[in-house]
Amino acid sequence: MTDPSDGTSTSELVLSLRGISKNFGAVSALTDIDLDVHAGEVVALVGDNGAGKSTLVKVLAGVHQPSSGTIAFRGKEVTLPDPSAALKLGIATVFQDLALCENLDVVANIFLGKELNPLRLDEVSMEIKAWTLLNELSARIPSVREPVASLSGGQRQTVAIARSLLLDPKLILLDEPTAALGVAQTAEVLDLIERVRDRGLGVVMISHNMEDVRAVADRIVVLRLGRNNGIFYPDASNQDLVSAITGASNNSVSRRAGRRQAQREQGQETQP
Ligand SMILES: Nc1ncnc2c1ncn2[C@@H]1O[C@H](COP(=O)(O)OP(=O)(O)OP(=O)(O)O)[C@@H](O)[C@H]1O
Repeated sequence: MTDPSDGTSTSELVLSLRGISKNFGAVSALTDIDLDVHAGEVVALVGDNGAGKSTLVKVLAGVHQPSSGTIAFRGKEVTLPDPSAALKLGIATVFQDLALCENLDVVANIFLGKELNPLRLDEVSMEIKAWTLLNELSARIPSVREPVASLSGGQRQTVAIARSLLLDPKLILLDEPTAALGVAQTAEVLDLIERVRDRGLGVVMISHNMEDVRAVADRIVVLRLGRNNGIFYPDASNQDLVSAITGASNNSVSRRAGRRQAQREQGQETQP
């Protein structure tokens, strides 16, 4: 839900970071980061290479410990000492490598390590639960008994996202979910992200693709050199976004866009 007066969400604040910094020795990967994510909101995390996006996601996934700052989850200040603590709290992460087992089928991948009864694998119940979950997400998977090796990139991303939903998280972190996908597969994954949002989850999505970001994000948070460098809404101009990402309004990306615009205008003028 969005407050029309200032565009901010009025839903529950799932995550609230204040002043998060992370140093690796002498390298400051993150400095004083603030970030809010509401229930039912997709926040895109964008920034150039080395801006600190992956480091921030790893802090939230419990992989890295922040050097300073506070993390509040559903209104309570928390620490995330390891990935299992983050998962237990309700923060699920889908990393770029997806960590799927190629030779296992979709059901086995969804339940990997979370088998309903590890002592006596209850294949039927797990298959039904996997189907139900994929159907709720309107996912297009031909068969849950298909090995993951035979699935497309978009379908693999779908399986990885479905797996992350198994423990009923409140926040899901997606690291470049559409990287290396074709047009149709990208559209399917973006639809899936919308359905995850519709389930009331907060979604943080890292992306380098501004088209995907505009298509699905409710807010766009820009990081630059490890710092916050602006919050935008999907209707922001490309130039404003690029300036925030690169730190300059006169950069090669906007100069190129300007040249193309001028060429188009010139073409229109010369038309009879
Ligand atoms: N384990 C580490 N040890 C030392 N420095 C690190 C480590 N991880 C990240 N960094 C540094 O922190 C900074 C931020 O890196 P990070 O990978 O978070 O950026 P990013 O925005 O995700 O970049 P990309 O889009 O290229 O993935 C970089 O200067 C990087 O070299």
